[in-house]
Amino acid sequence: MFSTIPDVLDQREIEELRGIAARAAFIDGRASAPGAPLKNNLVVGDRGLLERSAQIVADALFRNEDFRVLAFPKAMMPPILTRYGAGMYYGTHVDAAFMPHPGRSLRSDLSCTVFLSDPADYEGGALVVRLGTEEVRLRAPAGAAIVYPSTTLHRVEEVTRGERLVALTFIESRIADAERRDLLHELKEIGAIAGPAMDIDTYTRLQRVEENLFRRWADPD
Ligand SMILES: O=C(O)CCC(=O)C(=O)O
Ligand SMILES: [Fe+2]
Repeated sequence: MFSTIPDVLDQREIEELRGIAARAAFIDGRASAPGAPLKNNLVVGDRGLLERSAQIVADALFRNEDFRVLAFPKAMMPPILTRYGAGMYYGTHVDAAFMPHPGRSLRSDLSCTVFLSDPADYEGGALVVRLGTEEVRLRAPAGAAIVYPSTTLHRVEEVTRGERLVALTFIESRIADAERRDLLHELKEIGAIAGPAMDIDTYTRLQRVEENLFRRWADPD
């Protein structure tokens, strides 16, 4: 449902992305979401730097095994390097169902925030996701990613001190149904944890269940 994946970016990548942010010109974040009056943040405006930063973050997510068995990614929006300075926030909203993507539009199943700032670098700025009558407040260390359902209402609280530097992306999953995705993720995790202790026949039977559910539920790449 909500997952924090640690160490998606290594230290070298964090440094490179911080370096890009330091050199880049930032523009009003509303440029990427026209008609979003609730959006008050800044995105990298320089095309070359935006592409380079997107490449680093997308590669890091795709190579991460925890991310792959959680999201079963089919397609990803280019991650957008985004800065929330003091006074900036993103009001309560739901992410658009479909987003422009080369060739065809991408259905956003999962939303993802990759952190380049450490929580100590800023105050406020929590990602707050609504869950029924409750709210889940999320923060994570530099290098970590938070993945949450695009279907939820969510917001980013005002940053009251410092700077919250993040990369934001949206993922279309090979498994459209969130419940099925969650069940397969659980099965894969259990297999990873308990697999080494199983006898080979039991382990092979578990794999059969995994593969056949995947066959029934997942879209091809
Ligand atoms: O900054 C964040 O963590 C989330 C931003 C967001 O909700 C969005 O870009 O749609
Ligand atoms: Fe959002």
